[in-house]
Amino acid sequence: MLHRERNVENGILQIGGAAADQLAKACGTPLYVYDEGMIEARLKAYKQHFRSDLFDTEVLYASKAFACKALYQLLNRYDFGLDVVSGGELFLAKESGVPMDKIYFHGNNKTDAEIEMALSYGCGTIVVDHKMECERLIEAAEKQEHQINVMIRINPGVTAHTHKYIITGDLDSKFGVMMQNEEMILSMISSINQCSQLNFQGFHSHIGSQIFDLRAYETVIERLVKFIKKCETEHKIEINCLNLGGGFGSYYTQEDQPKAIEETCETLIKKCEKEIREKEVKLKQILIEPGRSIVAEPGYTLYTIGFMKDTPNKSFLFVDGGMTDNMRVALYDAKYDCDLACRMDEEKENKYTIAGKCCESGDILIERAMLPKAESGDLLAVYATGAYGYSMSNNYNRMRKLPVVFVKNGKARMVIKGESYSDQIRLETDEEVLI
Ligand SMILES: Cc1ncc(COP(=O)(O)O)c(C=O)c1O
Ligand SMILES: N[C@@H](CCCC[NH3+])C(=O)O
Repeated sequence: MLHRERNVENGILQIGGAAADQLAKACGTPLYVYDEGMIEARLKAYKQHFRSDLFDTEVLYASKAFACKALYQLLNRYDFGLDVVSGGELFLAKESGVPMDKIYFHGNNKTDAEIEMALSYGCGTIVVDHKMECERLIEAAEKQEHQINVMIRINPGVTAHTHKYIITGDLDSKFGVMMQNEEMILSMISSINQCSQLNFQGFHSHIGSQIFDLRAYETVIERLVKFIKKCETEHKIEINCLNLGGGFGSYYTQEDQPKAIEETCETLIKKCEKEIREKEVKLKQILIEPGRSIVAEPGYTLYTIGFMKDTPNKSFLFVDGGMTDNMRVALYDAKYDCDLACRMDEEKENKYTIAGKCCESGDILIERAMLPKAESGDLLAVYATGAYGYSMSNNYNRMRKLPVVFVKNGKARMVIKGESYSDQIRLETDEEVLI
């Protein structure tokens, strides 16, 4: 079992060198807090270890895990590429000064407007998800001048051991073209190559998220390199790039045993080198696109405990947020750890159920939390909420989106303001619709 050491001073949890209670006092709760130095350490680890003498490498950050200008700017400093899946993420990237050649636009149902947007922005690479999108992209590309790289998302048919909602490489996945559907893949490549504005680069695959067993990726590498060899020899198609996707597991509770970034990178690199050497393929570049493993653990959510209530089998602590700021528990039965942030030195002898304030029985954040005897007004820190917390947050019950704070060397800066009630009604209107 793996435990995480927490930084504590005088019984108070420290995040990025700042005391949790000071952060809560300055910004209010509920609040997302990121330890910026911890994000940077992860970025450095990926950059340092995902390297090879045999091929070029690129690490893309998967925006869906958490996106904001401050993070994109940090990614720019570490020379990361970016995976975006919507016009919104693409727009944010542009506004944050992300170089367009660093952007890979994914998604199974890009709208015409998003395709136009990508082309007009000069977005570096579009990852085409299926044949119909390929045809639409060609039509749009032919009407303009920009050159754009294209990759095809392949479903290699590897089922990863993770929650069924976050598997993406199984037989009936909504993502990608099945690798067995060779005829379709070849015809897509041939049509892309006939369009003078499009440059076919290679294949992308992503088999799911929160995956701990790296053998799943090794199988993907074996299958795809074999397929690439076939493309090269039998069909005389040059494949420059292979993107292995993201999905590397993160630590949430002691049940989770993620591999260190160093080990993940080294395993993937070694396997790629072996397969490329043995099969003598000409691949020039290998990419990966982690999200969660960069931002999950550096993120914390601070809540204030409000009312408390005992039922025959449970002792509830109600907090001032809930499934609106963290829907992963209701959606995937995800598990989290927590502490009373100002009572870190006390024995944890009481079992509580931490519930949010939304009008849903399923609005439970932690089913069994061991804590010191809690009181109303205590500050609760939930750990590892940095991935898919803010990005999947919502306004159910007209709850407001929370502010986000980055902390480094004891200094905090607000990078996203909390939503106000008037922000929420700003888009309401009584305009006549002309039809
Ligand atoms: C295409 C693609 N790439 C990368 C990721 C990043 O996954 P994770 O945040 O688990 O690393 C995802 C999400 O599962 C994805 O769908
Ligand atoms: N949102 C999911 C992961 C989905 C990954 C995107 N394909 C999570 O919170 O775990």
